[in-house]
Amino acid sequence: MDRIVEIETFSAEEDSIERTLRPDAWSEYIGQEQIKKNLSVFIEASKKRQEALDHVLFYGPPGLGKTTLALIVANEMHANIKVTAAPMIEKSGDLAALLTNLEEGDILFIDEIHRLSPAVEEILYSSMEDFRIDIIIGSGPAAQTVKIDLPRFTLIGATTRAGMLSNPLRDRFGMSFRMQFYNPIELAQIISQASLKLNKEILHSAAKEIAKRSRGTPRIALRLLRRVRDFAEVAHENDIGHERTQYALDELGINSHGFDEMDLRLLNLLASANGRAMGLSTIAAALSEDEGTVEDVLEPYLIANGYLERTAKGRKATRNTYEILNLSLPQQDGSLF
Ligand SMILES: Nc1ncnc2c1ncn2[C@@H]1O[C@H](COP(=O)(O)OP(=O)(O)OP(=O)(O)O)[C@@H](O)[C@H]1O
Repeated sequence: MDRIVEIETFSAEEDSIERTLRPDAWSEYIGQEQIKKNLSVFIEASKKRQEALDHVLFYGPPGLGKTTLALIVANEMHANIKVTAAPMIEKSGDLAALLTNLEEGDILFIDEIHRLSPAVEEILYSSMEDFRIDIIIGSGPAAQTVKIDLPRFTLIGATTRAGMLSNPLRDRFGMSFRMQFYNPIELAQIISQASLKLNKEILHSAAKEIAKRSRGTPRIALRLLRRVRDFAEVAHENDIGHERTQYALDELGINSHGFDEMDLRLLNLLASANGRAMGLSTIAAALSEDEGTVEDVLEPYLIANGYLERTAKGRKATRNTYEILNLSLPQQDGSLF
């Protein structure tokens, strides 16, 4: 079954709806106040100096608005932006083609930047630092290195895994920002703003109910909003009310903490270890998920809210985990919590 709180996979239709809901100005971009504040200063300063903005890295769990921020930065800088993702840049030549097509002040956005191959990364270093790339033409003794100067551009990188970036790459970003989960008030604002764009009125209490169950993530909030809207439309209701929302969310299997079936399976698994830590590979195998999904998608929200702890020995349930699952705390070691 598809997770309703699944963050990464989309149908083409969902993708295009998501694009229409995307804010394109600071005023519509809710939350992440510290990032907005700092970025506005740096944008203002580089506009004053008439220089390209320094390279920027956004990192944090999926669906928190990294791509949206990159597009807003481009808007604010009045710059062209080229959007790509690391898996699309397979060979050094692919990156060279992208870079040589940039113009002065352009922004290149690379999503999932931790997935670049080492050979491609190496080209990126010199282009970020010296605005120059060396391309090898031909092979064997006849091979020649050609140096190509690049226009001053800004690289915006986004990653769910800052820890997987190599140090040289990380060091070449002049600014890096860690995205935070959104609180329910911010999410309710995002939901109300999006429902206006979808031409469907939503009651404040209904927006709050969706917000509470969205794992702190705008993409999930917007996805739930669309599903709740479906329930309201089928029931011939003009507005999205509180009761219909509660009913729809229950039907979708999302509990009042925003946990879905997969979260609950993970929490139950950890609780079954009776206070001992469990390795990532064991967890992934038990859930039939890959380790990356467990680490990037499932865990961050649970950790941020105190339902899972990462230790040197592996992952552990916390006191909150037992409480939320209505289980008694493990007996054998009272000092565990
Ligand atoms: N701060 C925000 N205010 C309003 N809407 C937001 C905000 N952040 C994200 N959104 C909405 O959430 C959706 C997902 O955001 P976005 O695609 O930018 O996330 P992302 O972090 O780039 O995800 P990924 O890492 O999977 O690429 C977008 O459609 C956007 O409309």
